[in-house]
Amino acid sequence: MRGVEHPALAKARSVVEALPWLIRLQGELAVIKLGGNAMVDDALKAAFAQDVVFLRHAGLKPVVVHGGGPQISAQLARHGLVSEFRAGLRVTTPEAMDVVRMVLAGQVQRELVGLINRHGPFAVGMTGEDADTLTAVRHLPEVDGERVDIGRVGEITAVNGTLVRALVADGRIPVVSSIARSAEDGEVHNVNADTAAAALAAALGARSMVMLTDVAGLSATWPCGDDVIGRLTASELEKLLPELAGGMLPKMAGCLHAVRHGVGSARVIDGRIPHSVLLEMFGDGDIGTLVVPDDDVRPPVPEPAAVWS
Ligand SMILES: Nc1ncnc2c1ncn2[C@@H]1O[C@H](COP(=O)(O)OP(=O)(O)O)[C@@H](O)[C@H]1O
Ligand SMILES: CC(=O)N[C@@H](CCC(=O)OP(=O)(O)O)C(=O)O
Repeated sequence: MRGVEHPALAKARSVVEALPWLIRLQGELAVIKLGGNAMVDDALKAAFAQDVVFLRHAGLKPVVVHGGGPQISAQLARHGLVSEFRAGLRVTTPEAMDVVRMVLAGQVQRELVGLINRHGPFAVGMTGEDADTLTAVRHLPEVDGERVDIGRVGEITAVNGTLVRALVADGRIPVVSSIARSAEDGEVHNVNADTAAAALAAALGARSMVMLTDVAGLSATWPCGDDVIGRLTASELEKLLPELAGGMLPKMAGCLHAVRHGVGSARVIDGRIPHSVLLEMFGDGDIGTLVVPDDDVRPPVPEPAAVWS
């Protein structure tokens, strides 16, 4: 291009390079799940909040769902309660549920709301209990071929997106804690945050779902290697799912649920990278593990060079 070089031109160039993505993503709803393991560093959390507010100003509609597994475990330990997991889910006694609710809704969610609202009055904290957003029944996972009772752990049976949609329509950023009210006994239940994010993304008809965690993505050779699978179709993931374990199981099951229920794409990314959300949204697609529907036919984003001319 002809013209006079200016010292700040590089800045303008990087903004303009985002233009094709901004056009494509305009007005689209994105569910962003922040895992408790990616929330251990204050600077990373602050960068996450900036990213979410940036997306909101750029015309996207971000909805945040957060986890807090390590934070819950730490608080339970302070109460002298041990953390036990079965089938990747926390065994949740009524006593533990009080702690889960206090940590998720009273601590982790409040902190995220505060960080986002440093940049404007956007974030509104809520839990799945509010306006019956998430309804569940008691989840009885199968362990060694038998159904086991792990207490107040919910399996989502219904999602009412009315409140989240109203907040988004008002320009707000909902920050949702993964707690559901039980359809059986009216008590609150603990829901895995990946599962909650996926159910919400599907019910809201989100364009995309992004999950931030503490690894680079899904590894095919875990725990021996950390080679990341870049892209999977829903069918490919379905075949792989029985081999997965630990925290990656609800994450990938959530991705599969989302893309099988209308979400355009789901991606697990490394939340330890500062501004990983912006890298995911405006990058060249080589971050983390992307899950797409079997019939993914999205047009490629135009080359940035084609715009900068
Ligand atoms: N195949 C796999 N690839 C990558 N990570 C895996 C895999 N299987 C299990 N994991 C574990 O899953 C963890 C992420 O899940 P989790 O601890 O629940 O995080 P979060 O708090 O972000 O939800 C990783 O830290 C890793 O230890
Ligand atoms: C039932 C169940 O296991 N619930 C989770 C909820 C928090 C969560 O999922 O947090 P992460 O996203 O950080 O893992 C728990 O109690 O740890």
